[in-house]
Amino acid sequence: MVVLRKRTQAPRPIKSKLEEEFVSEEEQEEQDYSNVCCEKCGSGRHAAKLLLCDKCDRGFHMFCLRPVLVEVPKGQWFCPSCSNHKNLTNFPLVQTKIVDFFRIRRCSQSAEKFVSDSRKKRRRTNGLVVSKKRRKLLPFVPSDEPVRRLEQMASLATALTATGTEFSNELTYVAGMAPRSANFERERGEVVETAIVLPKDDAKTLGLCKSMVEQGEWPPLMVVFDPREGFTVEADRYIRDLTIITEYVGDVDYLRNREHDDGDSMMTLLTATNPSKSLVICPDKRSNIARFINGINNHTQEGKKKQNVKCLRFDIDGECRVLLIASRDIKKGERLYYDYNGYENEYPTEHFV
Ligand SMILES: C[S@@+](CC[C@H](N)C(=O)[O-])C[C@H]1O[C@@H](n2cnc3c(N)ncnc32)[C@H](O)[C@@H]1O
Repeated sequence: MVVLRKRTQAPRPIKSKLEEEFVSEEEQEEQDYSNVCCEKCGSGRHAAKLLLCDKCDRGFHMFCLRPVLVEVPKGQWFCPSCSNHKNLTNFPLVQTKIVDFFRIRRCSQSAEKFVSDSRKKRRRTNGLVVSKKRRKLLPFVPSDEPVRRLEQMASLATALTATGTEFSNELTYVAGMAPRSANFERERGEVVETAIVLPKDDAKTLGLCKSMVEQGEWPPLMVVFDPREGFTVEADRYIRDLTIITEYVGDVDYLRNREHDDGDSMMTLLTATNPSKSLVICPDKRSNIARFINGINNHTQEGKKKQNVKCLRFDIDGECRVLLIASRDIKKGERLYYDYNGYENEYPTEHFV
């Protein structure tokens, strides 16, 4: 793959015959490709972001591709026509064996029951005492119809299958990456942003959400495919502010092992004063719906207005974890978006829709 990085609009200087014979290989390559324009927008500007297809040699700006490509791919890259990337017209593709795909266990404790039980408890204990209320996290409320829940699960199964990812709903510690202890045995002062300890009630609510997923009581979310945004997630019923949407999961690794990774879904888990101890979540092999939730464009007011989910780090029983939580009431059919740059300003979102 050739990435045109230093192409300028200035006319090429005329070379002497002798000079022409000694054109370096690199220069030759730049000359050969100097007339390449982007197939989408027709412009040859922004050469550093103009990728050439390894099969047909046609050019494409990374930001003109749909979905936008944020990193120059390592190794070979094929344009949309050469990669045989089929638009997912029959979405979702996978409707069968959902129970096996997500390793669902059958037995039931519904979220509504949990919410009404905890409301009853609160009413009983509040009495006349006026206490300053902390706003508690809420468990997601699954859709009522089992068939609809199956469709939601099928949509996620489709997206996971299309991206070659296995379903997992927990952080995973895999041999050869960061050990579990790296996320547990953190010393004071070692971590730059200390995660807030998740209050006991909220930890219980998170536990309930996890067990609901295990039993097929699915969050009311549908993965859809958008030609401009790629896979993206929509609310499939009204979701109240402060509802737990999902935990961000995947393999935990040291950031230093992933610095040259071209994945676009890596999430910061821990930023340590000693950079060699910083951790990231990598959802490319194992993950859940979190990796399909799209980001806001941080560079426009319109983009910022779309945000309806926030991404928070918590200390839960000594382990740092990342949760995605509704940051306002979300209507049925609304797409979910959060700020990819909530903690750092590293994610290039200027070409996001
Ligand atoms: C964490 S992934 C989200 C899921 C992704 N859309 C997919 O199809 O797998 C991040 C990538 O999604 C795309 N993306 C996320 N938010 C977007 C937005 N608002 N507009 C366009 N593309 C977006 C970009 O390609 C980005 O690199």
